[in-house]
Amino acid sequence: MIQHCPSPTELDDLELLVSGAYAPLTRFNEPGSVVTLALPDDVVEAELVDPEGLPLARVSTDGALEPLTHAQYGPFRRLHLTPTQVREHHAGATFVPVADALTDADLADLRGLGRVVLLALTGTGTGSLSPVALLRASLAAAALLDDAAVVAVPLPAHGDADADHALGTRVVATYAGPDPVHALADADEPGELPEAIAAIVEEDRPAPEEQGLVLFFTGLSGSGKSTLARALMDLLLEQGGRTVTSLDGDVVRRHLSAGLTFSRADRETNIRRIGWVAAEIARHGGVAVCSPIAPFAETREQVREMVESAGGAFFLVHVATPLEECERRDRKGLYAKARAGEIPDFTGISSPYEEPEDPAVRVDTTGRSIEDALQDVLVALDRAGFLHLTGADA
Ligand SMILES: Nc1ncnc2c1ncn2[C@@H]1O[C@H](COP(=O)(O)OS(=O)(=O)O)[C@@H](OP(=O)(O)O)[C@H]1O
Ligand SMILES: Nc1ncnc2c1ncn2[C@@H]1O[C@H](COP(=O)(O)OP(=O)(O)O)[C@@H](O)[C@H]1O
Repeated sequence: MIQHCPSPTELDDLELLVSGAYAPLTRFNEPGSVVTLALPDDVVEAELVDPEGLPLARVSTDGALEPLTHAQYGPFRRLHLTPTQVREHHAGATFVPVADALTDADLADLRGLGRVVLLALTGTGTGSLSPVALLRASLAAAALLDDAAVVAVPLPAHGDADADHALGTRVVATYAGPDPVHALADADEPGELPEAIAAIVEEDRPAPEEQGLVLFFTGLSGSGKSTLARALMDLLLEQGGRTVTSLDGDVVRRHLSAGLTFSRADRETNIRRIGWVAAEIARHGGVAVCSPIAPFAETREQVREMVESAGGAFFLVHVATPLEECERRDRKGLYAKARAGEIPDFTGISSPYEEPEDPAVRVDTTGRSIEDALQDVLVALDRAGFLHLTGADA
């Protein structure tokens, strides 16, 4: 039986299916259900493992799940209770679904309800706070109430608002059993937060100037990616205040991706490796400047997702210098070799380049100085609020 690591949303769904929180639903891929699992082609049975390889459950041909092990690690794992455990510990309380940090007004609303259980909806894509910050904020809120407990419910979003609302309502009702559910009022304006909660939110949502940032230059060989990336890094280092890491295409291929070819599969692997490292840099608030060709839109999107789920911002720069100009420059003599058939799968000649449809900025360097072309990038970064750099000729 093959091992398969589900996506973060599928892992959340798996936990809720196995815990009984999705009852009466007990398996993936029931007709009409948004709780789905995509297995690799032709696979109908698999052992589902977490990202570290711990076997969580077996899924059989008919879609039935056989639980194997419960996840034991991860921050606040102790707050992940099944509905049965919640009934044992918290019967008689009022149940309150919580998707965001509680405001002063929310807390005032909850006082007087007696014992409350805050069901923190920590699933992938559900709230704007990270799961750990939502739990920290909910625990801080509980400490400000007379008698409150927090339970983590990893209810993910499935991209269908109506279905997700219906599913969420059912899950909350399953946890509450016969006890009352209290919905917090939808505020039009963001409300005032108690000091302890505001500090948690601030730490989780840094200002754009402090947020981890991945500057991703994509374009044909010879378009000017490395040149612009290097010039930008120099300005950043001159200004100081941020840690900066370069992930240049050629350099990565000499180290992290040594041995990979230019086949589609190897290029995707190369870009995902760059994305993985860049996301870790962003997670710690650093700036990663990447400059690979990255010819495939789907792989670039995967990098964006990796970076954003690590709390970073992804800023895509399309260095849109046309093929004719790149070939005219032919700084490394590679285009001549590719035309002569000496280099197979050469981007722009015998291998595709998918132009980004929605880059943060597009720069054609033809007939322009490096400083001038860089200025377009600096202006876009400034407008987005991520970096405020002044070019050498500004
Ligand atoms: N077949 C083929 N196609 C494209 N490029 C080739 C090829 N063979 C070698 N080179 C050299 O490798 C550099 C591109 O590597 P990347 O890692 O950026 O490419 S990719 O993102 O994995 O597609 C690229 O560097 P840059 O010129 O800096 O883009 C080339 O120097
Ligand atoms: N406005 C410009 N911006 C960037 N590079 C330019 C510009 N004008 C000319 N060039 C030249 O184009 C070449 C681009 O090479 P490089 O930066 O290595 O591209 P890539 O990393 O995309 O392969 C360099 O020789 C650079 O000096």
